[in-house]
Order: sequence, then structure tokens, then C-alpha cells
Amino acid sequence: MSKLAYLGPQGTFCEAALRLLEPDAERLPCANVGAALDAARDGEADGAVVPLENSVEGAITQTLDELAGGRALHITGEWLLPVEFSLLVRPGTELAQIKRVLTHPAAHTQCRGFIEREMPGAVVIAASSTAAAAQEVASPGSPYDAAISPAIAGEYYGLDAIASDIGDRSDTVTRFIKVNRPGRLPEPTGADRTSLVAFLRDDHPGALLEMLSEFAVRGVNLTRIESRPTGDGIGRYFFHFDFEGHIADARVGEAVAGLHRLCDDLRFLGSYPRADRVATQIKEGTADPDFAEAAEWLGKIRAGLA
Ligand SMILES: O=C(O)C(=O)Cc1ccccc1
Repeated sequence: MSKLAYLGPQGTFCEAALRLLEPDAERLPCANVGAALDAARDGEADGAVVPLENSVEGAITQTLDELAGGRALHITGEWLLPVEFSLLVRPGTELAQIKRVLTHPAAHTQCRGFIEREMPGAVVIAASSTAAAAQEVASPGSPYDAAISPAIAGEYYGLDAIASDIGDRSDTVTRFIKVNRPGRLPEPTGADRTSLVAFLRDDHPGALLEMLSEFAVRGVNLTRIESRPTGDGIGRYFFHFDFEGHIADARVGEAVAGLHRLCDDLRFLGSYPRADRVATQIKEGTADPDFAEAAEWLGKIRAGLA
């Protein structure tokens, strides 16, 4: 049975994702995303499940930064799950009494409308996860009045939901990923995604365009691009890319090799089946046989045979 670390404690959205999609796995709750990834790196767990991005709020930046640094991990799977937020309080607390609300920053930004409308005077404080917020609110003498969390966290920690489905949009989905220590890659399925992190060699006009061209000329469709500060001063960035296809595909392999020539450091983050199972559309002239035929043709030219 595999043991998977996740953003805990019990009751997070991350745990719900894990329970749903790997019901037989042993679960290891961790205090934050970094600790979950380290448990996978150190072998304390076989892998980790962490949130990566949200359809409203965008990236979970802690996850992006943790994957870009430290010992390499590979994404081996992804899942898209709807999230629904509840306002949890100790029994007896009323909406009008709420002054201090605790939750994960990604939940805060997705419930801004409700907070402004229903609790305009409340201060929102960041917690490491939605369930950590609920656990804290439930603890004796807590200075916080409410947590924004999944409803199930209320059941675990003995809190009441005084409002449900408080997100600004009802169709919000979160993308969770499973990571493992580098090893055998998942087989190509025809509906795959590849992720990597690119650190530019030097800053010059058109540097980003040069990277994008490696994808464009080979017909590789990007599905996400994100710049993150390197920490080495204003204006210094590295880039996260997600794109369609598997590293085993010729066009993807060649695009990644092209990026490798352009970059100081290129970190491969994995090729894995897409959660939505949408098959990759292959542009004319960019299928594997097209690359093989072109290589054969070039070989003949070089050998003086054509
Ligand atoms: O804190 C959690 O429960 C998480 O799993 C992270 C998160 C927070 C808000 C929306 C989606 C995921």
C-alpha cells in the first residue's frame, strides 16, 4: 500500500482529493506544502499530494516555489476537484460577532465577496490550510472567531457551519498534483501534460520570446505559464511552463531540448495523464513519424545519398 503525504491536518481539500482518488493509500498529514514534499523527498512517504492552482485564484505559489527548488520531484498525476467553502464557528457564535477569521490565502481570495458583504468589519488572517484554521478556531481560548474551511472540517473539529457555499463562484475547481521521487515516467496516453521550470541564462530583449518559440515552431500547445521571482532582486524571474504532450513525443522532446540550450537550468517536472483526458491535437507536420522522416532525410543528405 502506498503512503502519501498531503497538506493537512485532517479535513483539508487536499485530503478530500486524496481520499477520492487514491482511497487505498495510507495518508500522512503534513503541516504545510513544503513538509509534504519533503516527506516524499526523504522517503518518509512514497509521494505527496498538494494543491497547484485554482480556476479563480491561479497558482498556489508556495507549491510552485517548492517544486522549483530542493531535490527534484516529478509530477505523476493531476486531479481537478470542485471546492466548496463553509464558514465554521464554535457553537453559539453568531455572524455579527465575527471579528477575526482564519483561513488559507487561496480560500480568502475566493470568498472576498461574502466577507465584504456579510462581515465587512472582519479581519482575515492566513493559516497554513483551511483545516488548520478550523482546528485552531476549535481549540480552547482561540483568539479567532471563525474559519473558512470545507464543511467536513467542522465535523472533525466540532464546529458549526453558519454559512455554506460562500465562494464567490460556484464553479471553482482546484488542480491537485501527485508527486514522486524521480523514477519511471507514466506511459504516454495521448492526453498528457508536461511541466518544467526554466531559469534564463541571461536577461536580454526577446528572452521569453525565444523560449516560447521553441514550443511554437514544434506545434506544442502551452496550458500554463507563470513567472516567479528568483529572489535575487527586482526584475529577476524564472518561469513555470505546462504544455500538452509527453516528453516521449518527438515534438515535446525537441522543444525541451531546445529550451535546455537556451537556459541556465531547466528542471523537468514530469509528464503525466491530464485530469480532463482531453487528447492532444497534433498540428500537421509535428507527429512522431514526421520527425522520424525528417531525421532520415537529413541523414541521407549528410551521407551524400540525396
Ligand atoms: O487548505 C486546504 O484545504 C487546501 O487543500 C489548499 C486549498 C485552499 C483553498 C482552495 C483549494 C485548496
